[in-house]
Amino acid sequence: MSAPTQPLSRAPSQVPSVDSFVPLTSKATSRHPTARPTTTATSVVGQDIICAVSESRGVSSIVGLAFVNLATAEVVLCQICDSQIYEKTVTKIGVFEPNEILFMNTARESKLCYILQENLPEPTFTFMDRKLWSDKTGLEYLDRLAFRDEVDSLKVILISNYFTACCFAAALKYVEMELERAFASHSLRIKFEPSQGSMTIDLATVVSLELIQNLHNAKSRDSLYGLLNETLTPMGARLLRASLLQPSTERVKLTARYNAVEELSTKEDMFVSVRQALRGFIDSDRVLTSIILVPTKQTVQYVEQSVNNMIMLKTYVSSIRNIYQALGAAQSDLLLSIRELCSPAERRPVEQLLEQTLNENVTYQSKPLDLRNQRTYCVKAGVNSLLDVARQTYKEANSDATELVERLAETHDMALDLKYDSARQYYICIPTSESEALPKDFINIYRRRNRIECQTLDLVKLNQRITDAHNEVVSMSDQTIQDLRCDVCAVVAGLFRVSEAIAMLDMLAAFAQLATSYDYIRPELTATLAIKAGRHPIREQIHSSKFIPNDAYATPQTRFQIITGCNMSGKSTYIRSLALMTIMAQIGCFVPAQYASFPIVHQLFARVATSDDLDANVSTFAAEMREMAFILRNIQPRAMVLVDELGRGTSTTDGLAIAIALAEALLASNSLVWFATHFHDLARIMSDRSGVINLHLAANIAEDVTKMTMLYQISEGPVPDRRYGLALSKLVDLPPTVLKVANNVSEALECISQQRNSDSRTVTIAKKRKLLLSLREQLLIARNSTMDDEPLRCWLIKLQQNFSEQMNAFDGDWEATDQDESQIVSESAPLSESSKASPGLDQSPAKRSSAMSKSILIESDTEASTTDNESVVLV
Ligand SMILES: Nc1ncnc2c1ncn2[C@@H]1O[C@H](COP(=O)(O)OP(=O)(O)OP(=O)(O)O)[C@@H](O)[C@H]1O
Repeated sequence: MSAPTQPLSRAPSQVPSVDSFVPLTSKATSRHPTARPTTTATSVVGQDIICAVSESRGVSSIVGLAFVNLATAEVVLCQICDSQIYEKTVTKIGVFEPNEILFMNTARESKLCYILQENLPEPTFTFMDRKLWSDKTGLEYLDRLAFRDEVDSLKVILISNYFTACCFAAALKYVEMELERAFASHSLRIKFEPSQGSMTIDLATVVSLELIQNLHNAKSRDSLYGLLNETLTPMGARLLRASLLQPSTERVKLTARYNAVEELSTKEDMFVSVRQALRGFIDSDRVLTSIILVPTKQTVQYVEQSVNNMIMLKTYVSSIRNIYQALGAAQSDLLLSIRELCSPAERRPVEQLLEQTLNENVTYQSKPLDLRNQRTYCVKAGVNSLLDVARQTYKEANSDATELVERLAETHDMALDLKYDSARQYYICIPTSESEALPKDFINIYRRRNRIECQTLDLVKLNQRITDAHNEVVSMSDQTIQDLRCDVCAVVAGLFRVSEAIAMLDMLAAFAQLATSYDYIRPELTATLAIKAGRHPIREQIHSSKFIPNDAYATPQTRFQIITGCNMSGKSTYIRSLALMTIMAQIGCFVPAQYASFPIVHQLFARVATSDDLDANVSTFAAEMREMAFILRNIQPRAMVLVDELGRGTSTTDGLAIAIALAEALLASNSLVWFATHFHDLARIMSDRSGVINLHLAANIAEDVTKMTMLYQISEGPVPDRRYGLALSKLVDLPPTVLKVANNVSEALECISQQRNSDSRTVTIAKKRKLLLSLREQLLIARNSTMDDEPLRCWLIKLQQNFSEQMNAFDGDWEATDQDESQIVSESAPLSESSKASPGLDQSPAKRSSAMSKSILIESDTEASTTDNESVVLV
């Protein structure tokens, strides 16, 4: 292995250069022994644990973590969307108690590194070359080290959690190069642990449900974020985005948000003044971050920026006052606590610091000349006598520029205007009507459509004088500003908290705005999902009054809902609306319905067909299976799963078989599942399982199948008319002969199907099913029994014989019906030889069930395999 380009450097756990900066998270909360996970080997105290940390650039903080336990060969990965004070990250690392924390060397001075050093003094902090944090290397390690059967599903996770992948690479590189140890191939236990207190939504679900962006048009507002983003501040918008990606699972938090939204949407005066106070709020997170992050090399630009930062800070602090006043009538706990954070007592320390140093009238300005003036007069008069002299020079040079242009206008008898931009500084602007004979002393001439811009040599010289004077003022202000910056750092934790409170208020006010504009209602949090007249929040905007609301009801007894219906009948819209409403409820927003109650969902998975499934190298089927494998591997209790059109990428028989097997596995997970499908046999077969119900989206199909009307109404039972495909194809231009053959085949198959359901065969199927279920139960008992080997073997053989005999007896009259079926189909339309010879269909049902019963005995190790076989027999 090649050596790193730069040596690894180890730093003592010392406070970095941001002096007098207080820890933002109290040690008491960050170290919480009771929060220690008991499920992973890393929870054992005194282990050799390495933790790699990396975070996204910019203001919103996504933190990747990788914990490598060298004693148990276990890796725990996670990615956290955290606040500006990194509470979740500190807690998470504190829970694992690593001996060593790895950081990129470029992040040595970052706020995150500083906070971790302050809050976690024990571990050694080691800084590694940026190049060692490569997501590609992370994936290579995964390929090489993860258990073979876990590689694919973990890959899906790592691809959608970039920062975690980088950390994983860095931690393992460190183990290899510094500790000179290597794991054997496919030996590493790797777990992905979602952050606590929030619903886990994987990236594929975020994309397919269009939570943040529309699938077809990235600029469109037709996404959940686009719809809900009525925020007025950058902090509020960021909080909304982060909340949508990690909705809360904490009931108390959500109830507090509902109370606040309710209050804001009913007290109109307060709502109006809150929105007024939020308008024009500057990006406080950005300002505070640039105050506490100091570059190692100080340039003139940095000095200038420091002054700007202080002006922005002053503007931010004075805006907080308006929020406090606007919330004067607040009564709900959350609004009261936001008001409390904005109270004069909380603001006073920072206000005092700013008052002592800055001019009273100084405020942030967006126009470059105004901002330069504010910068020049930022520090109070009398703080430094030389500063006052430099300011006088600045003032005089500015007056000289104005006088110069007035003189020029008089001399040349022209209308001249003095303008300013940051590149040229002062320049002269002349209307085109006056431009016929430009005086010779005008230089740097630019012709625009309706004006001419130029300068004179004297003006250029004056610009230089003004710049020199301004730079002098700024550099003389610098020491005062840096002293102030250090003092502000000491109280910055409070300011970050206020910033977060304002972001929350902004998001809540946006929810209140939505509740009033679109008639949303306050949801309840119970154990049951019950929705009356629910709407798809985005679709209802597009269809306006034509959107048909629908009800939903799901309890553990009706947890697996199979939705059938014609093409375009609204199946996808229905199941997606349930997921979107659940997310809305779990971010504290009201929902589009007449009544809604939700159980708190901890994981949301959507396997929804999109046109993008066919990407470069992955077939639709492979993509479907990969996504389903991911869901099944990660699903835990209290999950919500949406599956739409599974199994469409392969043959009908295989698709149905796989759909049934996956449906069984999902049913066994005890999660809430909505399974939209065109496989009617799936609905039939699954219908007698406990916890399953059949629903369909109603449509009116004319008697002669020439007209279809979608009702978009959810109704009980599987879809009654199976020939909607034919009805739809009549509406397009298919040749009449093709339609005729299709019609004949359809009628014949329908006839068989009806016979099947009404004749004794249905009864036989029910009996076989019962037999299988009892076999399964007996096998499970056998597996857990303490019987000796020999008696167990005898007992199993007897069980097998009994089962095969009974199965064969049931299968006696199947063959005749099968022959009838194939005869009718071949009479209606010629079938190809290949389709007759499809695998698995060449055996008689008796042989098939007998073989299957044997495989049940062989594969009865796991409950899932038994369940799958059971389904296949029933097919
Ligand atoms: N409740 C509703 N009210 C009004 N229009 C609706 C409703 N539900 C769906 N639609 C409209 O019907 C069309 C089809 O909806 P959707 O894609 O959900 O149907 P589908 O049954 O999933 O179709 P397919 O089976 O072909 O995938 C969409 O344009 C959608 O906007």
